[in-house]
Amino acid sequence: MTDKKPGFFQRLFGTQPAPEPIPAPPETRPEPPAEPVTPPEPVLPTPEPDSVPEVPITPDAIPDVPEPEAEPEDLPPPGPPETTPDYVEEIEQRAATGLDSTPIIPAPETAAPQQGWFQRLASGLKRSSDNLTTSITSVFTKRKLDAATLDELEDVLIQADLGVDTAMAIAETLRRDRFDRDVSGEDVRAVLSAEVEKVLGPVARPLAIDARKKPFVILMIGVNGSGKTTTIGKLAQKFAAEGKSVMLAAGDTFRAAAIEQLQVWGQRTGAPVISRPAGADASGLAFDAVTQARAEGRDVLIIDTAGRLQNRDELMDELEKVIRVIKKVDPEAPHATLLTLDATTGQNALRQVEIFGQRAGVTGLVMTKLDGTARGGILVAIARKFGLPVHFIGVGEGIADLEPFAARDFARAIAGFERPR
Ligand SMILES: Nc1nc2c(ncn2[C@@H]2O[C@H](COP(=O)(O)OP(=O)(O)OP(=O)(O)O)[C@@H](O)[C@H]2O)c(=O)[nH]1
Repeated sequence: MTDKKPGFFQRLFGTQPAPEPIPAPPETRPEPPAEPVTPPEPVLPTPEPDSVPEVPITPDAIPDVPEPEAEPEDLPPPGPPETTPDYVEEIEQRAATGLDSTPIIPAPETAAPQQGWFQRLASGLKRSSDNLTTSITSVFTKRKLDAATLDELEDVLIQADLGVDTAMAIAETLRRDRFDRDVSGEDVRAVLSAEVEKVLGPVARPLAIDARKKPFVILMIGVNGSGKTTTIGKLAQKFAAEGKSVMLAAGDTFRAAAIEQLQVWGQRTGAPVISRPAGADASGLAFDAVTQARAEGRDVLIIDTAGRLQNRDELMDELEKVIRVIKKVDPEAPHATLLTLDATTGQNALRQVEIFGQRAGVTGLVMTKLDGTARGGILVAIARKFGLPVHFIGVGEGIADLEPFAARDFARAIAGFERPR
């Protein structure tokens, strides 16, 4: 370590100067943050409980906040929390502790980084496409297409999780165009691919980061182990590569391991991570993170949350509270609420979309682990039923194994074609 360490933002962004903090009256502008004397810890210091009254939020939003009437003389000046000078000073000092000074940890290599995306997608979807093509081939043993074959095909497609409507639509197209005529497995796969593309086309929408929102707040939600934290790491990498300044918030305060996992992704991608010790209040952490990201002028803040089953009411209540508290800092946030869906869960994913959608206002989907299942067809059933945007799909654990969702590529790959069209 050198005698004179570069400042926090220099270390974070190279020579890029720090964005202006949110404006505050000159007399209330906080002092610039001091350089840390001791080597910084990767975990942000947790505010002592008695520092919480400096945060002007309503007592029902964060349980740690005492009743306002208990110490009226200590109340912060009126105004939105993010403009409270003490609070801004506190979060800037936290930023100055230099979370990013730990060495960058290389991300796990993707299985075959030299492959193009379609090849990775096709090999990721191989189990699903093998399942479909084998079943289709076994159905089309006769030369002429007849009613019994079409019924069998419908069953096969439903068993592959594509959904009843899509299965019927594919069978109907074949009935209309090819009934009593010769038809091969290849012909059927072409119809399957076209029909899947028709369903997925309208939902394949990129995640647009509105540069006017600083930060653009992304809340990542989903059931346990669905791939939230991994997806956050992959997204942080993508945004950083686009030149965006990213901050991460370790909102899965239930598990120390989840906090550490996000910190590792933060170190890999150069994004500072806001965290509190395990067991801390998740909504309080979210409040701090949005406030700090705003004060630092960050482009993107991605907030992790604890995994929760959609049928655990009290955990869904907690998620609603996290969202309410985020809105106290920015009423428009979260600007994107992304539900991660583990493709291996099959039909249960439909229920997850429904309940998380009702409780948390899901704005888009990320389907992970398409490489680990023969049930990738579930994405088609979800798209047809809910019409929610699908922003990304994951086909592996590597940092490059997350890609914007492209309907045609997905349709071709799941139908077993080896090349994009
Ligand atoms: N094969 C494969 N594994 C993935 C993918 N995405 C995530 N994983 C793995 O799935 C496991 C769980 O991922 P996490 O990111 O920890 O999931 P989480 O939703 O944050 O988990 P909780 O914090 O327990 O709710 C990890 O081992 C990841 O490496 C993917 O697209 N493909």
